[in-house]
Amino acid sequence: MGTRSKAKVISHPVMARRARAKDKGETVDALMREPGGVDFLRKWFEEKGVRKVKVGAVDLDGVWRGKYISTDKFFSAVKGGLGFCDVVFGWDLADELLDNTQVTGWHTGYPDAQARVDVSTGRIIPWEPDTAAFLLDFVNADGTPFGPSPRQLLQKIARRARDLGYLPKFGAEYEFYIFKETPHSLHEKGFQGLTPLTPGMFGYSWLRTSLNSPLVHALIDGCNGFGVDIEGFHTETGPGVFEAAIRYDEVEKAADKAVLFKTVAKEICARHGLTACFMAKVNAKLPGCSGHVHQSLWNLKGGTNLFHDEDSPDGISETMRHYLGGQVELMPELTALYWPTVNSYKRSVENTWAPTTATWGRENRTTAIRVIGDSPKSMRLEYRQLGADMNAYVGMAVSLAAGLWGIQNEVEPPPMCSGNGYEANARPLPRNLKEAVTLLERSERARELLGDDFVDHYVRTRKWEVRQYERAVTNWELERYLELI
Ligand SMILES: NC(=O)CC[C@H](N)C(=O)O
Repeated sequence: MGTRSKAKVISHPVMARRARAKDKGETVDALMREPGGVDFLRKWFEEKGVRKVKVGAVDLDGVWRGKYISTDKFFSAVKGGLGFCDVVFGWDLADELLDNTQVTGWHTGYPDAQARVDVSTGRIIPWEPDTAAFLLDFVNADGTPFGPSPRQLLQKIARRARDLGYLPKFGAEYEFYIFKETPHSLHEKGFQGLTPLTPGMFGYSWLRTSLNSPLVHALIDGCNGFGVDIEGFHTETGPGVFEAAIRYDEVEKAADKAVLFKTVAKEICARHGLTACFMAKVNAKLPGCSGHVHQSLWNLKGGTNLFHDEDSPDGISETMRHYLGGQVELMPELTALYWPTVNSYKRSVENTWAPTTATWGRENRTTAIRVIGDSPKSMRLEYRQLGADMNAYVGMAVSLAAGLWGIQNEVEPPPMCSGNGYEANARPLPRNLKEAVTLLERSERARELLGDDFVDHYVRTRKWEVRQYERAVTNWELERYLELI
């Protein structure tokens, strides 16, 4: 347990059983009722001095929502679940109520949804040391997974991978801006004229990270202490732009770490009077922010990388080839899931290292997928379409589902793109959210792979987002028309 193992995340034989039991459909509370189930959690709380618990989940927009609960409430939630107002599936990023959802709304009275505590995700919050954090999963009244839940979508697709004999190992990396701004100053300035943490363009700057070392160390140590292992951290090109690579893990844990990374970055920055921003494109003249996801499939024991084949001339196995084939084939119609915001599409600009075409290449940063490595250990792909504004559960689940579909249907990828992917003779990616949502809504393959309940709700939320944008009068319009027209 905590003290014996080096792992920052709680670990115990019951946890391992729970992980295995997931596949058999056993519930957490059934296991927690077993002898030793809750007791070990109580002991862990005592050892760590836990006085409060924070529970949370990611909504469809990828926003982390949660609350503090008492330890008593927590133990009752572990046994019998927890009520959590289902409005988290009925409002947008700004807490505006969607008028077109079916899963919740005025027509249902916004009841409490049932949430289950995923006890295997327990971790101490390093900067709130008497508080433990746990992730929640939403369930229907009968205990089955709640269709629109992004975390459960990923669990479903990961189960599919394992049923096919594959262990997906994924790892996310994020580029993000840090501004010398607080929520108040952002609002006072109308989100204009913001001060970046560091001036000018300076990628891989030894100097800039050193000059901001209290923050940089707080971010790295905060993540590591929270079970989000940081493999690399550096400045990217752009004022105040940083990049963090999170160590790869089994896909479900990799996604948890990716969403937790974002909340750690935002929390630690806020504690330093700063704002961490994961928009895909903050400024048309400056680089966009990626949320690249490295991916490979291994055998179930995890020792053999099935993307590598030493007998193949390029080292790419048949499994990897078909996986790539599925991802490239479905890329345009699944784009609304990879690029969830109106802003995501503004990152897709030529000559910015962000993709504009449904392409793949080898060590090529102009394509949507980059194949990396050539050894049994390193062979993988980097799904570069994803931006920093991705919902990591959705991005990982959907790209995995597309790859598995490619394997099952033996889909051949288009020829590898060597050279400039922006000029490739390839299908363009959708130019905006409206176009992407139209493709997704019509995609039978998306429904088949992800389920009607998820796709239907997702499409509704994106249509709402498009409507909000279409009504907005932007700064660009004011600057262009106000005086001259
Ligand atoms: N590190 C890189 O490859 C740059 C990625 C680029 N900033 C993007 O938005 O995709």
